[in-house]
Amino acid sequence: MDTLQRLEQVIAERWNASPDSSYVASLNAKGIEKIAQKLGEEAVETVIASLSGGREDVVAESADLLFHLLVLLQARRIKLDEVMAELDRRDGVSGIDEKASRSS
Ligand SMILES: N=c1c2ncn([C@@H]3O[C@H](COP(=O)(O)OP(=O)(O)OP(=O)(O)O)[C@@H](O)[C@H]3O)c2ncn1[C@@H]1O[C@H](COP(=O)(O)O)[C@@H](O)[C@H]1O
Repeated sequence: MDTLQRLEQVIAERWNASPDSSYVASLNAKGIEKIAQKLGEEAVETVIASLSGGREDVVAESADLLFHLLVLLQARRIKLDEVMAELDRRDGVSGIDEKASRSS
């Protein structure tokens, strides 16, 4: 099991824990709007780090971003496997070709 799959499992296990003792449970208690907002904030912080931070900042913000994405997927009951399958489906399809096929 890789790191993201392990983290997905931990998030699912913590989902209904006490919000006082679990950050994951506290996000669940706050609802999808708060979770989506946190994901947006972490995305912006990753962008800022990439432009003006050091390598360690980019790594730390990227970890926050991936963690909050997994929380959002849990909130929508979407398995990481589904996202991975979508990426696998795109394997070998150039982004340039895919974009061209959309505009024609
Ligand atoms: N990977 C993480 C992880 N990454 C980031 N964070 C938390 O995400 C939060 C984001 O930081 P911010 O400063 O933006 O948050 P904040 O200011 O506290 O939040 P707001 O008041 O703005 O909502 C921090 O509280 C971090 O501790 C994480 N919290 C938990 N995990 C994993 O989730 C597991 C379960 O955690 P609990 O649910 O807390 O037991 C842990 O064992 C870890 O493996």
